[in-house]
Amino acid sequence: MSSGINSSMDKLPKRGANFHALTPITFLKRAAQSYSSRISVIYGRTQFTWHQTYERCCRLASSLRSLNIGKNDVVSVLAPNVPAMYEMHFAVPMAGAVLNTINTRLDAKNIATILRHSEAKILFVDYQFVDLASDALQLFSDSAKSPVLDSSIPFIIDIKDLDTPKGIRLGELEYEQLVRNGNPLYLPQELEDEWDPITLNYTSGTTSAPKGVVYSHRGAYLSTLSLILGWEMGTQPVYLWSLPMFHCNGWTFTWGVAARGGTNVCIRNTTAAEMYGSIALHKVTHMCCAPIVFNILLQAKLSERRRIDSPVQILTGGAPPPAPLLEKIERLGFHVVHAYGLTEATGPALVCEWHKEWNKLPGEAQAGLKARQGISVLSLADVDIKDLETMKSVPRDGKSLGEIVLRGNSIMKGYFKDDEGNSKAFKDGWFLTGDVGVIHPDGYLEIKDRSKDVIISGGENISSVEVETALYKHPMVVEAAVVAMPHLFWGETPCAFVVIKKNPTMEVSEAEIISFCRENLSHYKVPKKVVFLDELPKSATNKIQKVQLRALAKTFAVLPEKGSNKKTNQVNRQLPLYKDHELQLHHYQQPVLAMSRL
Ligand SMILES: Nc1ncnc2c1ncn2[C@@H]1O[C@H](COP(=O)(O)OP(=O)(O)OP(=O)(O)O)[C@@H](O)[C@H]1O
Repeated sequence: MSSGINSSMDKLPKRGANFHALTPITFLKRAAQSYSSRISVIYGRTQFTWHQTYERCCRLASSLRSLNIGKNDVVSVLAPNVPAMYEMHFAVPMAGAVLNTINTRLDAKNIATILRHSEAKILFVDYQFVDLASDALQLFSDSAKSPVLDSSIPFIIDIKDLDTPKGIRLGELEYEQLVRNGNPLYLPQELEDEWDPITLNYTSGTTSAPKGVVYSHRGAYLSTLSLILGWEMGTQPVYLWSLPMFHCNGWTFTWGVAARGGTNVCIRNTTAAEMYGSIALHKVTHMCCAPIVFNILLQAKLSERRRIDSPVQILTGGAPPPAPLLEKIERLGFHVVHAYGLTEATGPALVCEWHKEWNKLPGEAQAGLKARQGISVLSLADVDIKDLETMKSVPRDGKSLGEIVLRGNSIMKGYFKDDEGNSKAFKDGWFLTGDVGVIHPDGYLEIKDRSKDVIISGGENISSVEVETALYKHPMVVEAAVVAMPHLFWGETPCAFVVIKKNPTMEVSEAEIISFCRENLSHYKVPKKVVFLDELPKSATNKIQKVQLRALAKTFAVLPEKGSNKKTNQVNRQLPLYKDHELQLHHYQQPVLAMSRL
């Protein structure tokens, strides 16, 4: 009898009516139908409705098809957060192709490498990046002449500024020309399989050479939905593009804002003036950014500041947001939700979902809870912290360290043309993040470090994040980064790099910072050296480049010292220029016996 029921159950087939390939392209069509006359995109004096955005995307997709772009072809773009960049998130996959958004802060050599590796057929270039693109193309064509690297140069299409069309021409065609000449009634290519690629995003290159991460339509669709839910984004948000769209497709909100019938406020630069100005003018409700952007908002001149009348929701991630910084930014009228993610997980993978009862806690305790990375987004099937040797889960005690591992539908398809990278990243049905963390008894995860950033001092692991959090509590510290400094006795010891407030009437010395840390940290975690810098070196995705700081720390004294009492320690305000990935990472992990510490 049960077999009869089973076969009747099995007889129900997938049909066109009940089984459709999952793709975020459907969000755009829906927005065009249901929010047709609502403003979709604002950029300076330019505004479009969802009906217009849809039509512009259809036109662009049809023009791409007439340029012979189709399935699996890579279309690259070098542009800031302008309307063209937004539209391409739909138009390129609507032509069946794969969008590759290139980080505009990369140098020409890195861009040439990406163009070659991705085998891009077309490169769209915003007028602001014409010089950078031509340098990259020059390097590309020099290397293309080599018999080993036989690849053809991508076809160039210019993007002029919509408000003030100007600039030198690099390509033969221009973006608006493609939009104008395209077919407004174009029907998107039927998606054969939701597992087909939609975008190719290169990682930030913080720890190693950038890797090409491929997302599927299915993964992008599910991630978008789960982030909308995880952040509790309601309908018709006014979303400020303070996060680069080239970073994991704007953590999927390129597609997410369409799914909510929202308005995209595009800005070219994330300056305090542009952000506060847009917030006030357009009544922004949501924005995403790395924690470093908090400093831009906090350090804004009085003339740039605007009153925040109703709370602006910020989703932050990409680097650990120190609890003291969270407290400060919330006092300005922003409401922060903290997420953790990586390119390979289609952006955020954990969100620090808030429990109502935490509202009763004092501000500092709330900020401490919010600084934890959180629980998995809904598109993931599981998340855990494991000892990678045994693949056993660590106890949920908030203390035992292990590597954060993820599995689920928002994990990338894999690294493009990188079998070795894929075999290292996936193990026993898990994706290995390379981040070290703990899991608390309530199931919330907290990152303690990147595995490469952990400082091993006298056999003890020191979390650089913990030391940085202590530094951020100092009222004069604006930015802080802690790395391992070689030490003859302890193997490694923390070395702090800090940026302090510009205040001619107040000075702070290395000795003061060290003694402040001694009041807030176990003594073995206290930095042995504090270096004051004008700014910290940042990567193209605005992450602090610890690889450069580590190289600098290597040059410091290795003798155990008693701590300097010099008034200031203004060493090397100009950092040596290291090219990405040219540095040998070295971990000085000599076995050192556990010894009683200071
Ligand atoms: N909320 C967060 N708290 C702490 N760290 C975070 C957070 N969000 C992201 N990160 C860090 O950022 C990393 C992901 O960054 P991304 O994908 O941009 O590339 P990358 O890892 O910096 O570069 P590469 O892989 O090329 O070295 C995570 O693995 C983690 O170390």
